Amino acid sequence: YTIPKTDTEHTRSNNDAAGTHATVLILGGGVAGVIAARTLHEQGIDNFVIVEARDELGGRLKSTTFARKTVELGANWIQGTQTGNGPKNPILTLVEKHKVKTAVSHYTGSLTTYDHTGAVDYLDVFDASVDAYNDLVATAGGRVPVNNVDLTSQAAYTLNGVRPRTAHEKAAEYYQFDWEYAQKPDQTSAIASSWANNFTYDPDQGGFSEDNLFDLDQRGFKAFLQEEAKEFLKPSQLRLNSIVKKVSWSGSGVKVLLEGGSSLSADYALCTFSVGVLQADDVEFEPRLPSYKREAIASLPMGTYTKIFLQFPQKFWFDTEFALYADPERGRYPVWQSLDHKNFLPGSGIIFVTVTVCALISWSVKAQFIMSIQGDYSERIEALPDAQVKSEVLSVLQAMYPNITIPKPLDFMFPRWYSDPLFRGSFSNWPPSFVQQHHDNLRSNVDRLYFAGEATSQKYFGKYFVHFQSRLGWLTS
Ligand SMILES: Cc1cc2nc3c(=O)[nH]c(=O)nc-3n(C[C@H](O)[C@H](O)[C@H](O)COP(=O)(O)OP(=O)(O)OC[C@H]3O[C@@H](n4cnc5c(N)ncnc54)[C@H](O)[C@@H]3O)c2cc1C
Repeated sequence: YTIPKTDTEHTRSNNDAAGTHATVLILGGGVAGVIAARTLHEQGIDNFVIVEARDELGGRLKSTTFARKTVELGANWIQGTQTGNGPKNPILTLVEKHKVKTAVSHYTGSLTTYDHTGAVDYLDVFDASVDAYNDLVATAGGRVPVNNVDLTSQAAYTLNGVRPRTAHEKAAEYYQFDWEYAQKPDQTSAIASSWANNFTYDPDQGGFSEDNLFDLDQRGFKAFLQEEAKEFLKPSQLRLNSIVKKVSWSGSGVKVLLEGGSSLSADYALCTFSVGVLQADDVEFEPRLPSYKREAIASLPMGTYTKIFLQFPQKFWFDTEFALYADPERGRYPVWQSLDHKNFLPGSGIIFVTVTVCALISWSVKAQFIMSIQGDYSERIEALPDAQVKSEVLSVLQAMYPNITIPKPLDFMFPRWYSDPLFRGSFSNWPPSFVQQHHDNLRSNVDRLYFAGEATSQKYFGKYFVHFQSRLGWLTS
């Protein structure tokens, strides 16, 4: 389709109480939505409206104030920067342009290791897990040119002779894998994991660089997006606090019904909601999306990646950037990160631990939590009261430091991404059963309704949708 550059005969004022008509409605004001709007603007199409449920732009770039500091509940890292004159991560371009404060983050080079007996040095096991993941990428990547079918990442590990058995080996594997993909190796495509790694980190394969930058900006990481939006977005092109309930689509246009009863219409719409939102049927489509589209949506799961923040009166923990805790139960409060570190927020007293998935929850506190017997640690803790999660987290810290009495935290907090109807998880993760045709169908438009967002990127799924511009080029061409 060619989008007309001038308003159509349907155009009404944006203040029309009965509803508004735009050339394009952009559903969702996260990275994909804002960069879509910028791209339309650059193409000379300004009769668009971003429709966003929250009270600000940013989506999963979501920050909050904790212990008088701004911390990120969602995205925190620029993964891959630039090597020489090679491709530059477009997020980095925006971060530099808007002077967003970051610090280099050493994923593998600044780590202290623990288990349930306290500090134990198993960095050799950790280093072996780094090599094992690199081997997995090579094994999976080698299958593509010879047209071999996809495998689970678990199968690729096994074929390479990697079979973590001890708690240390399992924790080290978790750090390499689950902490990145928010799901386990047996839930994740080996080939897609290899793409994601290469297009991000390997300059020889079209990626940016091996470096990671951690956002420290007290405006919040979202500042790069909000500042960018200020350069081109007019107030009439943005509807915040507007929850989309229903999208009616056809070959002649799209109509959107908002919570509260008002409606908007457009010649085209671009839906950037997370695949978790689409799966949850939080938004009704009329007519129902075609079965091939529903199958594609249903086939790409969202992982959940939960950061649990604690503030203590003073720092008593490791001086490295990260710590890895190996519990007998894989995935139980494993990756710790110190913000009270000379390179980050010194003196803040803040530490956080991240959970994603676990193999098996071997206990249940009360009958209502038995639902969590198998599966995702993040989803499990979302169903628990804060006080219980806090007590579990403190018991892990006590195991890591058996010779001191862990002080009472001054503050404690974690977000519930999985339960949030605007996200339903943190980011998509590609299973081996998600074949290329599913991906094409997930990206494809139905009549005048188009789709974008991190899940629709083959190269960067689960990360910022930096690939968006070329997709929109296709839409506008
Ligand atoms: C905990 C966490 C950690 C992450 N860490 C990183 C990281 O370090 N590095 C990295 O590259 N990526 C990271 N990501 C992923 C990255 O944040 C996302 O891939 C990216 O922000 C997604 O942008 P998007 O525009 O596709 O979707 P979103 O940001 O989800 O935008 C969609 C928008 O639609 C809105 N919306 C949803 N439903 C409705 C409705 N019914 N009506 C109106 N509006 C609606 C939402 O409010 C949202 O603003 C992380 C994500 C999370 C959650």
